[in-house]
Amino acid sequence: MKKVILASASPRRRELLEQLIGDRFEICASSYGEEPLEGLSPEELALHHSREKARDIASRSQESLIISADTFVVCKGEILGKPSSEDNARETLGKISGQVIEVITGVTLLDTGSGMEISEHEVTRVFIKSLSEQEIDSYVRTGEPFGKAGSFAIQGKGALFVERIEGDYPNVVGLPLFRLGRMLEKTHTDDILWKL
Ligand SMILES: Cc1cn([C@H]2C[C@H](O)[C@@H](COP(=O)(O)OP(=O)(O)OP(=O)(O)O)O2)c(=O)[nH]c1=O
Repeated sequence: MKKVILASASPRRRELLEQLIGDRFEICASSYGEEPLEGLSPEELALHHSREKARDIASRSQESLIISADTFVVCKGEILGKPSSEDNARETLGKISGQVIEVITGVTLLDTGSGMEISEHEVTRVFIKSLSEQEIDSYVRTGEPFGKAGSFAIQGKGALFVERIEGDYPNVVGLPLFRLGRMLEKTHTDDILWKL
């Protein structure tokens, strides 16, 4: 079976991929820096970043199927990534308070053997309740916002802030499993799902 590499340092992505293929993959974190780029829509940016993460790993890997992703939050047209400091996390949580935000993940599949590369994106709408300053302060003190796009984690205490979602749940956590499955089918690489 083809070697599978998850091009990610995210423990959430590792757990989500494990849900589909157990431990039959390697992890290789990309060193690609996710800089904001002028002139790209949020969807295009998510695709671009995920593609660059996959290509970075492809450039130093033997024959393998590389899976990469990039997730961020869009709130009133503004792209919100991972917080850079406690103040920044507080500011971000203030922005998303009481808003319907979009969590966008770009996913890339790259087969270094055949040269096949596809990228797709998934959007989930997340309804955030109004947050008091005290809630924001207490939440930031838990440390949970760090390393999370939009400064919250739906799979953690951040669930207390999410009234409901419209769309795919794993997408919010960092890897849209349904879409990934369809991408594997489409590219005839879905044998990795069923060969035990
Ligand atoms: C909105 C949200 C994001 N996140 C996480 C998923 C991603 O790990 C992170 C977004 O950052 P990313 O830059 O997409 O990923 P990463 O830096 O963690 O890992 P890598 O680039 O190596 O793949 O936010 C949650 O865990 N829960 C949430 O509810």
